[in-house]
Amino acid sequence: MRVELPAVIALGSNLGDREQALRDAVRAIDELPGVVVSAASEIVESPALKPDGVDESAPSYLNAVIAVRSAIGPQQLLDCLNEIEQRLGRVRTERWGDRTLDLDIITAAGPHENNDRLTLPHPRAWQRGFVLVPWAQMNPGAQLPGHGPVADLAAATTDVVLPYPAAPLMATVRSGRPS
Ligand SMILES: Nc1ncnc2c1ncn2[C@@H]1O[C@H](COP(=O)(O)OP(=O)(O)OP(=O)(O)O)[C@@H](O)[C@H]1O
Ligand SMILES: Nc1nc2c(c(=O)[nH]1)N=C(CO)CN2
Repeated sequence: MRVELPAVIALGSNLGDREQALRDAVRAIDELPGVVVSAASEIVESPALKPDGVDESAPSYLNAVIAVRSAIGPQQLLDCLNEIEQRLGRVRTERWGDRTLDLDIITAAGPHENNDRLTLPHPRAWQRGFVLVPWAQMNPGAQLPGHGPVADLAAATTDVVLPYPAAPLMATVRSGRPS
């Protein structure tokens, strides 16, 4: 199988064992047929953003970004990510509500139509420090189509995004993959 379509996926968790949820998700994505995780950002921590603004009373999020190369197109990739969210115990209640795991596609190559089920690039990525900061750290040369260099967007954000000391996410997949 040819594994060549690049995509960037954002991961978030603000309930339960947040770090383990991110690690389980990265491993599950790497185990998808035809999908290989090629890079991962450091884990960052940020206060929960709700539709009315930052909610300091809600549990804070751990976030990270990964790069994958995929033999499947964007819509099929999203279906797989939704299945992983369900399998790893996501409970979906309110919009932008607390969750054990959230997986969003930020950019993805390959044919697709923009609609409610899948919009690319992710329409809110450009204004989210918890996406931009780890993405720029993972790939300082990254571009967000329509918005420019991710490093510039990350440098301009006023969002609070803090380093979270943890072992590299890539260790989670490398250890499980035959050499
Ligand atoms: N690029 C995308 N990545 C993930 N989901 C998307 C994307 N574009 C559209 N969607 C759709 O958005 C719907 C709502 O997703 P979800 O409940 O995860 O939203 P959210 O994470 O609360 O908010 P946000 O989309 O602002 O991050 C999903 O059913 C999915 O089909
Ligand atoms: N800090 C932070 N806030 C959020 C996040 C997230 O991943 N991190 N995801 C949301 C819906 O996708 C809503 N708010």
